[in-house]
Amino acid sequence: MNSLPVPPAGSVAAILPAAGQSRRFSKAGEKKVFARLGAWPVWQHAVERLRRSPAVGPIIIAIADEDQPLWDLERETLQRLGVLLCAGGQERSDSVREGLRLAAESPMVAIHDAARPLVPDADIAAVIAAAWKSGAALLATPVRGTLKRQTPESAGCVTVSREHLWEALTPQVFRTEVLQSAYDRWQGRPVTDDAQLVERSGVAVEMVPGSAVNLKITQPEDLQVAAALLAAAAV
Ligand SMILES: Nc1ccn([C@@H]2O[C@H](COP(=O)(O)OP(=O)(O)OP(=O)(O)O)[C@@H](O)[C@H]2O)c(=O)n1
Ligand SMILES: C[C@](O)(CO)[C@H](O)COP(=O)(O)O
Repeated sequence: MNSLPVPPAGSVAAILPAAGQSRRFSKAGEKKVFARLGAWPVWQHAVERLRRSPAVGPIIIAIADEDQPLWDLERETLQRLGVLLCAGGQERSDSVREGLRLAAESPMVAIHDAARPLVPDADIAAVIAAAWKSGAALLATPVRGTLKRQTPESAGCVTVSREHLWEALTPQVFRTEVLQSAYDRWQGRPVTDDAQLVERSGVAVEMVPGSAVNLKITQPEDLQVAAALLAAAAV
């Protein structure tokens, strides 16, 4: 097997946005990153996997102000894992931008949703290696089903070609100056991932095929799927 180019140990700062409101997950305000998945909360699975990568150095979690008491309860685990906390922001991108302030000394940054607990170690290694070579890379998985678009003004729906369509995953990994430059140019126009911001700055972002087990806990049933995958030791 070809060996992947490996960046120097500890050269990648991992930033995990974890400051969301979990509106699609719970109407009662339960935050999905603290939902129990097997022996750990969701956020800890994501961090433990990143910590297993020799390339990962600093780990920064962007948190919601109202969640500080919950993070205080995780103090010992955060210390063991060498995690720094920073304040998140209104949008996911605001949270990532806050995390970047603590990552400036690292040559590379990996942005990974704290709500993606089951990212395979091999996928982390592959996307870091790709970004080490190209400067910008993200994990993505091919769209599997048939896509339909439904608009309020039309009855029924319209089929959208899935040709060349992939679903973006995380980590999304960049040379730090590439992502920082993209954020410096950001005028606040909404984006839903960091690769979109880098694309807008004119930098090509390489797509690395990733596993669909790297699902994002978004709705309650996603946690059930993740628990089944974990129980089957499929991840
Ligand atoms: N202002 C925000 C919004 C989102 N996130 C984080 O970005 C990741 C992906 O966001 P998403 O799945 O959309 O989480 P929520 O915004 O909490 O979901 P919802 O839209 O259902 O409220 C999550 O780990 C979330 O905590 C963040 O750090 N800061
Ligand atoms: C970053 C991401 O997980 C890639 O698919 C996704 O864009 C996050 O979107 P969300 O609406 O913040 O969950």
